[in-house]
Formats: sequence, C-alpha cells, structure tokens
Amino acid sequence: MPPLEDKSFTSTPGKFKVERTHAMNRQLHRCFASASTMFLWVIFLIALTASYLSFRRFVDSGSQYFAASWGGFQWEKQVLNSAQAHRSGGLSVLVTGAAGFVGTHVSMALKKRGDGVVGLDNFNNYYDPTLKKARMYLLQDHGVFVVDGDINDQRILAKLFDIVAFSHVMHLAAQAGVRYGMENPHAYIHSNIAGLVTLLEACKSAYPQPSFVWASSSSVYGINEKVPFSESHLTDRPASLYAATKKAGEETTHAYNHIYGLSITALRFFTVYGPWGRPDMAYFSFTRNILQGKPITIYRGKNRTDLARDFTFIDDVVKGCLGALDTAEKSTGSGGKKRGPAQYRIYNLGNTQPVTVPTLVSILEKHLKVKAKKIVVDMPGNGDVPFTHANISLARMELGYKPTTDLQTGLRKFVRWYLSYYGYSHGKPSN
Ligand SMILES: O=C(O)[C@H]1O[C@H](OP(=O)(O)OP(=O)(O)OC[C@H]2O[C@@H](n3ccc(=O)[nH]c3=O)[C@H](O)[C@@H]2O)[C@H](O)[C@@H](O)[C@@H]1O
Repeated sequence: MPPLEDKSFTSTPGKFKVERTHAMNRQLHRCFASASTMFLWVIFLIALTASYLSFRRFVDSGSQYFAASWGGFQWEKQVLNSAQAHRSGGLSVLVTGAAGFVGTHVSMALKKRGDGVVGLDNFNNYYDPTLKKARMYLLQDHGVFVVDGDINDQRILAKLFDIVAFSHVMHLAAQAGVRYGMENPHAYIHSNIAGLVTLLEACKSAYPQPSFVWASSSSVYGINEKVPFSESHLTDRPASLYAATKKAGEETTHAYNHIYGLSITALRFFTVYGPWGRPDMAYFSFTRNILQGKPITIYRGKNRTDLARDFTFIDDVVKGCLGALDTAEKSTGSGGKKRGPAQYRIYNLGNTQPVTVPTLVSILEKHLKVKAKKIVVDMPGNGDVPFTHANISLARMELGYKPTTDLQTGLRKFVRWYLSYYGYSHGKPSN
C-alpha cells in the first residue's frame, strides 16, 4: 500500500489541483500585497530621505549663518550702539586695524570724547594675537565694539556700511614692519594693496561716502637724503616692499579721490612707539630681550654711523589722527559718482627729533635698570633706511599737530606699561 499521504495525493489529483491553485492564488495575492506594501514603503523611505536631506541643507545653511563671527540681530545691535556718537556733531568712525597698536589708541580717544566708533580687525598672527585680544577687551570696556573681519571681505564691509552711515573711515589695518617683507612679501600685497582697494570700493559706493584718513609711512621717503623729510620731497625710491606698498597706497587713494570724489588724508607715521605697542618693533623686542638677559642686535650704517629714527610717541600721533579727522572735508561723490573735486592731503606725523638706536638702548637700560648685552652688526640690506627725520610744519599748521613727548618720557611710559602687562619675569626661564 502506498503511504497514506501518497494515496491522498495521487487519488484526488483534481482536488489537489484545485486546492493547489487556491494556495498559489493566496500566495500570489500575499506576494502581490507584500510587493505593493514594499513599493509603498520604498516610496515612503524615498520621501523621508528627500525631506531629511532638504532639512539638513536648511539646517546647514542656517548654522553657517549663525556660526559666522558676524551677522545677526544681536551683532547689528552691537555695531549700531558702538557707532552712536554721544556728543552733538560727533563723528561716526569705522576704525580698521582697531585691535592694532595705533588703532586701539585712536579708537579709545575718539570714544572718550563722545564719537561713535566701530572697530574692524582680522586678529592675524603676524605678532601675538593674545595682545590684540587684550587690546580688544580694553576697547570693549570703553564701549567700542570690534568686529572680527578682514578688509578684504567685501560682504562684511557692505554690511557695515549698510547699517551705519559712517562719517569717517580711519584706515589703520595694514601689514606693518619693514624687514618682514623679505619673508612674506605677499602679506603686504594682500593687506596694503588688495585690502585697501576693497575698502576704497566700499567707501566709494557708500551713501554717504565717508571721509577717508589712513596710515601711510615715513618709509615712503626711502633712500631720500634731503632732511628733514617734507611732504613735497620725491618719494619714488622706496627701500622696502613695505614702503613700496605704502607709496602705492598714496597713489591708489589719489585715483579714488580723482574718480569718485573721496576725501583723502594720508598720515606718514614716523616710528610710533608707546604702551600697548607692537612686539615686532625694536624698542619692544629690545625691552623683552634685555629683561630676559638675551642679547640684542644693534644695526649700524655705512662707515660705522649710528642709525637714527624720529621716534614718535603714540599720544602725539593720536592727536594728529584726531586733528586729521576733524579737519577732513566731506567726500563729494554719491552713488559711486563724483560730484565735484574733493580734498586730497598728505602729512608727516613725526617728532622732529631723531634719536640714534644706541641712545634708545641706553634709555631703555636706565628705565629697566638692566644692562643690555649688545651685538653691533652692519645693517643688513633688508629694507632698512639709515635715518628718518620729519618736517612737521604742514601738520602743525593745518592739523594743529604739536608733539610734546621726548623719547626719555615716552619710553618711561612704555616700560611702566610693559612691566605691568608682562611683569619683570616674563619669558625668563624659571629656576
Ligand atoms: O616709521 C615708519 O614708517 C615705520 O616705523 C617702523 O619701522 P622702523 O623705523 O624700521 O622701526 P623698528 O623696526 O622699530 O626699527 C627701529 C630702528 O632700530 C633698528 N633695529 C631694528 C631691529 C634690530 O634688531 N636692531 C636694530 O638696530 C632699525 O634698523 C631701525 O633703525 C615700523 O615698524 C613700520 O611699521 C613703520 O611704518
């Protein structure tokens, strides 16, 4: 006998067929049902992925905006508050390089007399950015808001001019330093030429156009030998790339003055020094080395002559800057078009009393009460000039500029600040 199961299968093939067809139908139906469910699931998942991706895009673009160091309601409010003048007829000044040495002092002085000031600084690391941040906190304590941004950034400039009708721009942001040009030439082109043009473009299109006062340099006199240096002297023989870019700045601003009616004032600074100064400058690095017991290198010129500089104290330079801002005429352009001739001025801001580098060192030794370890070498051919000496008659007459601080007094103030900021033991190896 065949097994029961076999029998049932073979004995009722028709029934089996019917039942099998039903089963297959059920399976097919289930299959079909699950395929359509699957299809629906796939559609659902695609839709979910698409909406997730577009949500991410939205979140990403949003977070880019919110993570930016500038922009937003709160930021605009800070800019507006800082730009607000607190005296009648007060200026509203955009100070570039506000966390720099001269920028900090000028911003403070403006704010103290009731002008509105907004700072702009990119906090680059040419020298210790901690010092720049410390200056920024000082400004913050005095109600000056410093925007973290670059003069090469068109968007940030457009935004600033969009929210504030600046009456003046005090342009102090630059790649400074005479000898660093051999190490990083492009930094000078980036800041002193490209950055300047970007800023001038923003100024020319601004409504109203601000008056533009900016930092040129005594270095434009280059290898000029006529003394004292006067604004009427030729300045076509720069000795460093730094000087060449500052000279280019004078020509560039002239073109903007001529084409667009921007009111321009260039200030040729003569080796400015003082509290909160620049660590790359000789008086600053000498102080650090003397206190740390390290040697200092003193350059000397041809035939063993001492190099000399018309060292100018920061407070005097600040007065010159304010004098320039106060006497600057309005720009004449509007909507990027010149409406009439505009003012174009250049002034020396020096001290008129050149002092040799060895004398500078002996003053520092006296104030620090420490003897320097001196190494005297011939001046390397790295962009330096043997001496500077300013004729300041023009600034005296037209800006009321009158320097009153000699190097002894100025360096005493600098040393006092240096010791309070860094302390006596700054950088010394601990025993
Ligand atoms: O007046 C200016 O236009 C310029 O003044 C300074 O440039 P500089 O006068 O060369 O100032 P320092 O670098 O402080 O040098 C001062 C003097 O010390 C000398 N020096 C510098 C460094 C050093 O190690 N040894 C040394 O003898 C230099 O040759 C120079 O005679 C600034 O660094 C520039 O940014 C500024 O624009």
